[in-house]
Amino acid sequence: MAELFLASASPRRRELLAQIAVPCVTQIASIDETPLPAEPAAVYVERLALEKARAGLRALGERADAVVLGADTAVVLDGRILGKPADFAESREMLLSLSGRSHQVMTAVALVGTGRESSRVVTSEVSFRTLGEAEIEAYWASGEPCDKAGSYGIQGLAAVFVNHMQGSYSAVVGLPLCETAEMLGQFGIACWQLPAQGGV
Ligand SMILES: Cc1cn([C@H]2C[C@H](O)[C@@H](COP(=O)(O)OP(=O)(O)OP(=O)(O)O)O2)c(=O)[nH]c1=O
Repeated sequence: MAELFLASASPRRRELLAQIAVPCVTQIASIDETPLPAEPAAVYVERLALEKARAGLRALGERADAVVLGADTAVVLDGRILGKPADFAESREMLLSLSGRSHQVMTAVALVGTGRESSRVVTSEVSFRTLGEAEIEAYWASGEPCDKAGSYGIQGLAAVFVNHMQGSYSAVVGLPLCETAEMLGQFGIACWQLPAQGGV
């Protein structure tokens, strides 16, 4: 029976797996998250998800019964990757650039076991209403944006910024649950309703 390890420090990803009744153990291994020159956003998030999962498996000593899940989320505006804001100035700049228009959120999920890898990228479209300077300031003061790609959390206070979204809500929060459940099943890890289809 395969055991699932989560190569993520994100509390959102742990909560999302718990939401579909998938038990996991955290196994974080840090990697360099710098984009390669001219690397397209979808390629970047998939590479990072795979690298996080591979680093997690290495840290486990390549345990034969281990499956490691890595994920990465980026907010993408006109092809430009918006990561986490370093400070208020960067957060303000990001939110003003997202104000009154739509952007993509790309989340990659990767599963890595010994001799086996699988990954997928899910892209969602999110639209923001026009944002005001005062609320951007108040939002930063709330502490919510600092550890989130694009400087917002759709699941939190920033819900009031979103006037439309198309795609996978759970992917925007950090993990596309429909796709993740299917991939886990293929690696021998069942969620609440799917029988596992195979082992590692
Ligand atoms: C757009 C958006 C992002 N996010 C979060 C999800 C991710 O945690 C974070 C993007 O950063 P990531 O680098 O994908 O993840 P992380 O550093 O938090 O965790 P780890 O690399 O250890 O797995 O932004 C939200 O919580 N809500 C949102 O609406």
